[in-house]
Amino acid sequence: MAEYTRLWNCLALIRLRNPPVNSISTAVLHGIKAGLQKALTDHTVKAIVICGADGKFSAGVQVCDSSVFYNAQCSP
Ligand SMILES: CCC/C=C/C(=O)SCCNC(=O)CCNC(=O)[C@H](O)C(C)(C)COP(=O)([O-])OP(=O)([O-])OC[C@H]1O[C@@H](n2cnc3c(N)ncnc32)[C@H](O)[C@@H]1OP(=O)([O-])[O-]
Repeated sequence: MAEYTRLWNCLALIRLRNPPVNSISTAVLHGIKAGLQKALTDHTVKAIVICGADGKFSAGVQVCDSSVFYNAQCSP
């Protein structure tokens, strides 16, 4: 999943959370998209920070989740 948090001032945070290495699954991809949509509809947000939970950013695409390739390439 990806958690959206409205931070102080003009910042929004999207935190990737998919243990153990915050890989990008279809669910994480949808969470990122939902977070970006929230940030874009909040006109006070001027910058979006994307980070990973538990001190790691991300190991990239989640191996064994072939649908993530389709979603990454085909979703608007
Ligand atoms: C269209 C999209 C194009 C995308 C392109 C890309 O993403 S390019 C980038 C492509 N990505 C890469 O090239 C990164 C490949 N991964 C790495 O280089 C290393 O695993 C590491 C540096 C992230 C962590 O090293 P470390 O020595 O600290 O730990 P460790 O190695 O022992 O792994 C711990 C656990 O994590 C698991 N796991 C790891 N990666 C993935 C994953 N992607 N997915 C799922 N799981 C993953 C691993 O199986 C293991 O699980 P277990 O056995 O405990 O159940």
